[in-house]
Amino acid sequence: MAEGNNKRNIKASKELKCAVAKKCGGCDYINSPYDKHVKEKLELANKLIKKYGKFDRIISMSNPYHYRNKVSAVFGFENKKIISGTYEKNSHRVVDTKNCLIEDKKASEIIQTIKKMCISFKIKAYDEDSGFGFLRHVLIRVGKKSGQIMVVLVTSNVIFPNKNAFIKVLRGEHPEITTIVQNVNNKNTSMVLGDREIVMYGKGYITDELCGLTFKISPKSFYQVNRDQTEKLYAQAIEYAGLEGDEVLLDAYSGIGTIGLIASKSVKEVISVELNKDAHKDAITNAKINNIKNVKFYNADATAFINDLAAAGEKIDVVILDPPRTGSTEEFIAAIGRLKPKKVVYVSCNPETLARDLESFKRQRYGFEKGMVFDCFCHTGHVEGVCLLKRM
Ligand SMILES: C[S@@+](CC[C@H](N)C(=O)[O-])C[C@H]1O[C@@H](n2cnc3c(N)ncnc32)[C@H](O)[C@@H]1O
Repeated sequence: MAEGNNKRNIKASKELKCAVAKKCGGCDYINSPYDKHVKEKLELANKLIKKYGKFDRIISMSNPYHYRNKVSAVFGFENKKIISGTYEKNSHRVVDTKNCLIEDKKASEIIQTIKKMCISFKIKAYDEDSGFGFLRHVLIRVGKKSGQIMVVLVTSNVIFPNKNAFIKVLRGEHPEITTIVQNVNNKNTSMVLGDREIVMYGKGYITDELCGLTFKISPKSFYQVNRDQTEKLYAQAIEYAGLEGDEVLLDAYSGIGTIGLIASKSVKEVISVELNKDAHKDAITNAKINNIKNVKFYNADATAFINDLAAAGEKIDVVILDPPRTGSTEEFIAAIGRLKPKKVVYVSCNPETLARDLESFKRQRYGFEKGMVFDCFCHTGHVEGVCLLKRM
């Protein structure tokens, strides 16, 4: 049975319906009862890993709407009118979305304001086919606890016409915005963000609070999109690690340092490895902000790094890995086999790659002990899973 399901709360929000769900394709489940599809998501995840173990349960949300703290809107045209929203399923046609049910409400309002401002400021939406136009995407990140809001305007060109007036009007409409960044993406690519960033207003990043710590989040750094569910997910991951105070913990695919920093008070030392430069820099700052001194950060590919650790004969007691949707690598897992940590906690946002990696772990004599699923992406087909693996 799904836990955390406050029926009264869901009834209060009336199991909201989305008119563009079919076109948009983001929320496969939005028009079916929440309690029912949450159970289905658990069943599906269990089906995928059934050769190796079983997730005990799924932790759902009492109010599964407007949880997304990161909202990315693509800008385009429809009948010569500027529109913003998401790409239609399996295409690059833009679906005009105004009141998305999973996005942060304030973020949606800001995007609508920017759309109107494009008309008054004569800003053209970028056209992928011709390469003409200026505004490609608007990315908004909201610190759900801190209340800070970052607006990233992704443009095809570095020259922002009437820049100061644009900032003034946007801030006038939304004084809650704490920083505005221009990101220049002049490449013919499906990647949202380009390399160059220009801070137009404020600090160029936001901070948010998670599990009692403060985290700096830059435009390109990974941060879980559902803050409230993430607190439960990370608490469970750390509980599975069963830390006693004298361990060396490897936090692999560590992003802005969240899991390692949260676990640092329960271990002797944390070694964190992350590939993204901006996230790595944020992680170092995050240790300073929280006055944490027993975490070492490395900016490297996790597989190359763990191979070096194994070759150097380092002693690692526990590994927590939280790889991207593509999962980890056979080589990473083989190095775990050589390092022989007592426990491995795997945080996964994709049960398919988790199942593949569980097979590699089995080859290294690590078996599935227990696991749980968290509905961090309510109404979509995605989930986060966490499981404890032990040496057999
Ligand atoms: C799912 S996120 C988890 C981040 C962090 N643990 C958290 O919860 O915020 C995966 C992270 O892995 C990083 N990453 C992707 N490929 C990597 C690699 N080959 N080596 C190290 N880190 C990688 C990404 O930049 C991202 O920060």
